[in-house]
Order: sequence, then C-alpha cells, then structure tokens
Amino acid sequence: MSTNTVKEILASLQRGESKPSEWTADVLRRIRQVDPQVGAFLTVDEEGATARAKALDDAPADERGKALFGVPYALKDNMCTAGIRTTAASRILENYIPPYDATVAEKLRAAGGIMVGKTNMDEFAMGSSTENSAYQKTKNPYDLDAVPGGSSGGSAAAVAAGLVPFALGSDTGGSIRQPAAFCGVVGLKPTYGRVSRFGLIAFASSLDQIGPFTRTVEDAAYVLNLISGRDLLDSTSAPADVEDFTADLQKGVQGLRIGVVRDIDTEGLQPGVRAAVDGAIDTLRQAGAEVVEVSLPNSHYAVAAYYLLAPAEASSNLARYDGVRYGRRAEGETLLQMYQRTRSEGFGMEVKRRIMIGTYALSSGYYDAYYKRAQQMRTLILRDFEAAFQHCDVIATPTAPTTAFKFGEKTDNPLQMYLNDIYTIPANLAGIPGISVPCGLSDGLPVGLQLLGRAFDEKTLLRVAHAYEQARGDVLPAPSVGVAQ
Ligand SMILES: NC(=O)C[C@H](N)C(=O)O
Repeated sequence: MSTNTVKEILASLQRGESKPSEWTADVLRRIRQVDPQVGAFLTVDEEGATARAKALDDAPADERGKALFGVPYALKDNMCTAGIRTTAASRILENYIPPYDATVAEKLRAAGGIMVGKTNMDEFAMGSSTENSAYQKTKNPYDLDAVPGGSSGGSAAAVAAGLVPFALGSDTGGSIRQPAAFCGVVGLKPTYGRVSRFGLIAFASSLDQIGPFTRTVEDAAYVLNLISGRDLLDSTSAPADVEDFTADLQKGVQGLRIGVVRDIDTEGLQPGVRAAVDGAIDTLRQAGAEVVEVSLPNSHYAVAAYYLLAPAEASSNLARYDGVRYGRRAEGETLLQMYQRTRSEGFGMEVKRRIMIGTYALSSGYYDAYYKRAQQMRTLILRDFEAAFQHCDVIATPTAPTTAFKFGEKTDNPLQMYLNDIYTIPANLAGIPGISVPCGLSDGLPVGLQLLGRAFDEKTLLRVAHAYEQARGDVLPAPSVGVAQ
C-alpha cells in the first residue's frame, strides 16, 4: 500500500475506500519489516501515530477534505516535534524532547497528516553520506554497501524503500538533492525563505531550507503547497504569496529555455553520470524545450566559499550547546571543565572540525582573508545566476558528480566528501530553488538530474521537472531492498 504516491493515498481515502488507520498500520508494519536492514529511522512513534490515525478514522466529514487527511509521513530528526525526541543525530541532544513543534510539523499536522517517525541524518546536517550520525548507519536501498547520501539520508532512504510516501529534509549545501539523487527519488529545495525554518535545528541559518522527498514531482509540488508561506516566528521567511505549485505542471516545456552549464564539470565527474544527465537534457529537447549553453564562471569557487561560510555560521549556532541549556551535560570541577567535557563528549568529529574552521574564519586576524572574501564570492555566484537566467528559464546539471559511494570510501578525506556537493552548493549560496529528479542509472545505481530555477519561481522549475518525468517514463528498477515502486 505505502508505495503509493501522496495523491493516490489521498484519492483512496477521500473515496472512502480506505481508512487512515489502515495506511498507518501498513507503514508501521513496513518499517518494522524493512527498516532493520535500511536504518532510516531514529525514532518511530508507533503509539502516537496509531492513536492519531484512529482518531482520524472517526473524524467528522468536514475534516476529511483536508489537504493531507490521513497521509503518513516522516520528518528529518532536526525538525522539532513536541513531545517526541529530536536529536539532530547528535549525542549532545540525545535526550532532547522539544516542548514545541517546528512550523512545518505543525502545518502538516493541521493539514491532517500523520507523523510516523524521525529520520537519521548526518550530525547537525553536516555531511554528504549520513555516516556522521552519532547513532547508526543508513543504507542505500539500491545497494546496502553504499551510503544513501546526506545529510538527509534517512528521509531519502525511507521514501526510496517504500516506507513512507513522503518525508521532509533540510538542504544547506545539497542535503535534500544529493540524497534524493543517490536513492532514486525526487528531492526539492525551495527558494531560501519560502518555507519557515522555525523549529529547524539551525546549522547555517543563511543557507538552511526545508523541502520534501517524494516519488513524483507532482507530490513535491503538492507538499510544497502545504509547508510554504510567511511565518511570523521566522523573520527570514519571505512575505511571498502562497501559490498553488501544482497549477502549471501540465503546461509542458514548449517555449522554455533550458541552460546547460559546463563550467562546473570536474575530473571527479563519473562518465556514466554525465551520460545519464545528457540523455535527460536530450529528452527535454525532444519534449519541446530549447537547450542553450550558459556559463557560471565563479561556480568552482562555490565549494571553498561554502565550507567557510557554513562552518562560520555553525560555530555561532552551536555555541548554545554548552551543557546548561540543552540535552547532555558532563560533570566537571570547574565551569570551564564542564563546558569542555560536555562539548568534547557531545559532538562528533565532523562537527568539531566545522566549529574549529568556523571559529578560525571568524577570528579577528583572519576575518577579512576568509569570511569576508567568501561572502564576496557568494555575491559573485549570485550574479552569475542572474546573468545566466537572462538567457534561460531553468538550468540543468548533474545533482552530484558520482552515484552513491561505499561506506568508508570518503570518511578519511573530508575534502573528497565536500567535493561531492559541487553541483548543489551554488544554489544555496544564491538562495535559488533546485530539484533532483531520477534520470537513469550509472553502474546500476540511480543518477539525479538537477534543475535550478529563478528565486521564487518554483512553478517553472516544477513544470520542467514534471515534463521531464512524464517524457522519461520509468527509468529506475525497484531498489534491492524495500517495497517495489
Ligand atoms: N548540509 C548539507 O546540505 C550538506 C553538506 N554536504 C554539508 O555537509 O554541509
């Protein structure tokens, strides 16, 4: 049952052919059966989800029309859920139970959805493989020896393995799009400010954005409708109108220009990935789009700029985990010792590395040389996009230079890990929306086509993504573990 799309589940519920409790029981059963192999979930709220589904079974008729009535879903474990443990996959938040819901959690609930659990991730969303979780590995449903990508690897794997019809993730430098590509599902990073970040455990506040993992582009547009909008609790949320992002999906690509960029390509780009993406661009051309070459000349500085700016913001955001205000506290004879022990025991290696890089980049003697220059580079990257979007409506690139890599392959070489974000990071620096759509296989593993759009123009982005998905047909076999798609 749960391999159905959100739209299919809703249609069945609304026709009265099934009940919320049946879908929820089915999802929970699948999680019990399949998740021991995949490891997508850190917390499963069996009791809460079952009780809520039962209550919805008996809901009055007017509630049945709600946009997400009876649909089960999962949230990345960096989104606060009232009364449900929220760890950001860190030891330092091991026993943290938030007293409030993130705005996205509240919105999905108000729309009638059923939250079944919290998914694994890289600690504080720092990583590209979910190997930095303090708790467990998440395996790629297409190859259990390979990573699911990161940092939202649990959400991507949960959708790919057919455990839930959709899940939310967060994307700071590619954390939705890259795991979506690795796991063969759709992943959407909206424009910065489109979705409220209230209740999202902050990593790099000028880059973080929440978005959905789904099986279809239509579902991604549908979920975006439910989570977007100005929120007075997040002053960075944009006062943009809540549009119906599904409205233009059927319009096709006739008359649209797709920009192809070659400047980002690196030596590390797998030939099979390039071939699959070129095939996808060809499909769009055949569907009626005009394909033009555009240039993003500063994009090869994006990784360097990001890995200064994101750690700088993280070092400031993570200062609050001091053993006093949240979660874990280690004892010490002096206050300083208590801080030191709490933070040394509570944070993992990658988090410590970023705090150190960030603190260094912000320190008075180095601020101009590193942080300020990285900010200047960010502006140049934004301008590159503005110039490129004079000539095209949407830009197409690979989502990641490789397919899913093996566990341990990049853990000893942080730079190699960072380079996996080369195609995704520019969009975060510029604040523009991006989506990854499965576009085939390379050596038996899924490849993602990344499409990038103008700020607040998710409609055109989704329209192109949907047209591609329609023209493409079925490109992926079912994963080796989980439930057939
Ligand atoms: N958080 C993200 O979007 C992923 C990125 N690879 C990072 O480690 O920062």
